[in-house]
Amino acid sequence: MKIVDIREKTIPISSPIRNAYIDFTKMTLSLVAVVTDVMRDGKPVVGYGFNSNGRYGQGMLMRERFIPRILDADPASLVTEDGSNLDPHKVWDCMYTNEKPGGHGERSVAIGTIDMAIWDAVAKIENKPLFQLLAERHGAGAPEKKVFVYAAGGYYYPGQSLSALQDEMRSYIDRGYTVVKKKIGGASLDEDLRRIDAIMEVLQDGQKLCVDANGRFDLDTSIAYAKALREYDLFWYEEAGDPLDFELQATLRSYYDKPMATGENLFSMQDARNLIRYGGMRADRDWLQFDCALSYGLVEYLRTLDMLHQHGWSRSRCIPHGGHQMSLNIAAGLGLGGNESYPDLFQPFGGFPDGVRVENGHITMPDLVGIGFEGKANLYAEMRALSDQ
Ligand SMILES: O=C([O-])CC(=O)C(=O)O
Ligand SMILES: [Mg+2]
Repeated sequence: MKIVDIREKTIPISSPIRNAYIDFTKMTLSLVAVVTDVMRDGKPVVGYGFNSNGRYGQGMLMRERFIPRILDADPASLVTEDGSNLDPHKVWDCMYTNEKPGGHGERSVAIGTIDMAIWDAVAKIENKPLFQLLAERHGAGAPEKKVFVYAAGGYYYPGQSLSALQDEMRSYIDRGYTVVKKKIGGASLDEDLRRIDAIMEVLQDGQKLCVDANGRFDLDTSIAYAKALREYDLFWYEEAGDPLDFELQATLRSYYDKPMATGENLFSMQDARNLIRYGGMRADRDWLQFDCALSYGLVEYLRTLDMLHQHGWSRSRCIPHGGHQMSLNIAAGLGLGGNESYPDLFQPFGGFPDGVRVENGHITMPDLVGIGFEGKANLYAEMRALSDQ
């Protein structure tokens, strides 16, 4: 078998929201279709991928380097021993040819997006859900189809009142979520605390709030927030300082003994390893948010999981950033602690297959072949528009 074409397109996912660092008025992502010569029901098997919000489309890098490397390679060098399917590790090695180490940034997004499409194709060719394939190849054998999900929102909207923020959070709770997230650091500490207090009024027993500073704070500000936030029973305090400021993260634990989370802006196993080595993260309570779609894909994420294991971390401490179905499959197949979800944002790319409901903070994976994109009508319409053109 072989790959016959790889198509990509940059698609806007703009909205008027902002976090402590950026607004999303010009946000885009890359959508990718990997077309194979394997036929199913009279049609070629196509794998799809896209990158999560926050890092923009990466079409230029794909067009100039990664897609030509794959299409120019000997097809036999990209497939399994028996030639019946793609080997994602071989495709990854091909994409990474002549790339120097370090400086992990935009190219990790380009490769991660193509890697997602490769895994979708691989599972489709095996005629299985990706979570099933992952459980068999790299997990416990059987998947855990129930996955914890939390509702990410609470962005700063122009002119949003406290009661509108409460309504937003109530709507997530009404849809079955038990953990919700809001942004901090885009307003003064006093105003952020008023926003947190307003949400606390809405939450009942067993329901919790995460707060996310998006890497905005210097050390003093992160400590000032830590002192204020430790008076609450938060689910986590996320990305207080710059993603690569491991000393800040390590210092913060002296001021905040409750759960913290970070890692969504670390884009390689090596960067993740530095967080684990030097960031003072605690394996008994903290959360790791590495997002494969931004960080060289699942091939690299498997290396990150191995690294975590070597450092005594359980996979169940990982709740990836990004709210996409790829990480849902990884969570179900490899036993992660759950996945992010953006119930109302970044559509149609966020969310679950149609008909999947959140119950008591969990969803149950449907038995869809591949990643499951075909089960989400508005998303699949975008994908078909790319692969059928
Ligand atoms: O606002 C963003 O860039 C997304 C984010 O941090 C998250 O989902 O945790
Ligand atoms: Mg975040």
